[in-house]
Parts: sequence; structure tokens; C-alpha cells
Amino acid sequence: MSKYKLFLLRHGEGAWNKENRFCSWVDQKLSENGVTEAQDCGKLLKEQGYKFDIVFTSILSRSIQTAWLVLEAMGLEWVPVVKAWRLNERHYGSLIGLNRAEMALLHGEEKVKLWRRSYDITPPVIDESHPYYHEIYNDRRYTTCDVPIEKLPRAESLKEVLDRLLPYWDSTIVPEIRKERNVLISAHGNSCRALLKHLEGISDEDIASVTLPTGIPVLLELDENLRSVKPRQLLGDQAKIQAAIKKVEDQGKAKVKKM
Ligand SMILES: O=C(OP(=O)(O)O)[C@H](O)COP(=O)(O)O
Repeated sequence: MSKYKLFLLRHGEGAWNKENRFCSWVDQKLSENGVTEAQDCGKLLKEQGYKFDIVFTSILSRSIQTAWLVLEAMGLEWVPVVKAWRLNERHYGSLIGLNRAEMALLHGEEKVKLWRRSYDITPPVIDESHPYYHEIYNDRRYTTCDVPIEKLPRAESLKEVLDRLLPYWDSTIVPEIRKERNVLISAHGNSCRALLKHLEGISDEDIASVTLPTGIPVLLELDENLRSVKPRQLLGDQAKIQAAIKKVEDQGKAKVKKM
């Protein structure tokens, strides 16, 4: 029986979503379109009568900015926004910054699909020679985490995302849900997929075909044990949502650059 409702949200489009680059722990702001997506998401939730008591985000700006825009559109600016690195996007290791279509040309679409969607394959780790290494690990936000910087990930599989996210889910988010607070988690494609896998009991194989578009609220209905009891609902125009999912899936296709 459905006891609790929970919303997951992949932030609105960021600059690197648009450029088809693995963004991950690089802190990109929302694109103009991403701002509109977040505002539209807030308007839709308000129209449908939903309210939030608390919002959880990662410590990456695109998820925080999305939460703010959603709350503003709902007239709920006063609602607390709680941030944690454990909701950050999956750490894509040395793939960070690279263009998916170019990677597909170089390594093949199958390899890119494995990197993006397999459950337990960790991409190559980022090291100090990587162009974004220092930008990430010299960022002051990572001195505020509950693990020291040197222990933070250098690359993660989806399984490793779930391993670092679950303790936070159990210790911090679940108690709010059990208090019957209306919770929104504004996070990322893969941190939301990892949580979905856990809540819906999706197999290691089947999670590969779960894709989340940006800026679309995902409604989950959970039972007493915080397990999903109904198919997830992606709210909004279903044709547009399907087209947006296909667009994300197609990001891993090899495209020859126009001369
Ligand atoms: O930063 C990312 O996700 P986000 O836009 O949800 O934060 C990743 O680059 C998503 O890449 P993917 O769709 O290839 O897993």
C-alpha cells in the first residue's frame, strides 16, 4: 500500500548537457533552457497541488539552482534546502569533459554505452594530469564533506554511487519521509538512477535501460518499508518526455562532425 510520496528530479539542462560532454563533478550552471525547464517543473508541481517541506540537493550548482527555481515557481522559497556531496552526480573519472559522440567515434558506441549505463563498470580514474582535476579537488566545497578530500571518489560505477548515497538516504532523508514531510530530491541523472534502482528493486541488467531527462519530476509512491509500490510517474507531456529520453540515449551515438 502506498504510504509516502517522494519526488526525484534531475536538474534542468546544464551547459555541458547541451554540448554533450560528461559533466559529472565539474560545476556547471544551468543553460537558459535549463532555467526554463526548472521553472516549468515548479509551475507544473504547483498546478498539480504538490507542496514540499524539505529539499535535498547535491553540492553541485546545477542541482541547487534547480531546487531554488522550483521552489520560487511554487512560492516556497522558505523551504529548507539541504546539500550533500553524497547526492552528487556519478564521478565519471577521466571521461569528465569529453564529448560522448566523439568518444563513440573513437571507442565505439557499445563501449560508451558500457561506460554510461553498466551497473558495475568503473571508468578510468581521474589523475592530476587531467584538465579538470585541480578545479575539482581544490574547490572549497569538498573540504566540507564527511570524508577527507583524498578519500573522495576519483571515478565511480553506478554501484559505487549507490554505495556512497545509501548511508545518506538512510540516515538523513528517510527520517524526513517517515515524519510525513514532503520531500524533493533535486539531483542528477545517475544519482537519481542509483536511488531508483534501490527503491524500485531494479536488476543490475535492467537499470541500463532507465534514462532520466532533465527537469522532469519523477513521482514515486513508497510503502511502509520505503519501497516503490507503483510504476514511477514522470509528470508532464508524455510525448515530450519520451522525446527527451530518446535525446539523452542518443547522446552516446557516434556522429561525424560537419566540416
Ligand atoms: O553530469 C552528468 O549528469 P547530470 O547532467 O545529470 O548532472 C553526466 O555527464 C550524465 O551523463 P550520462 O547521461 O552519460 O550518464
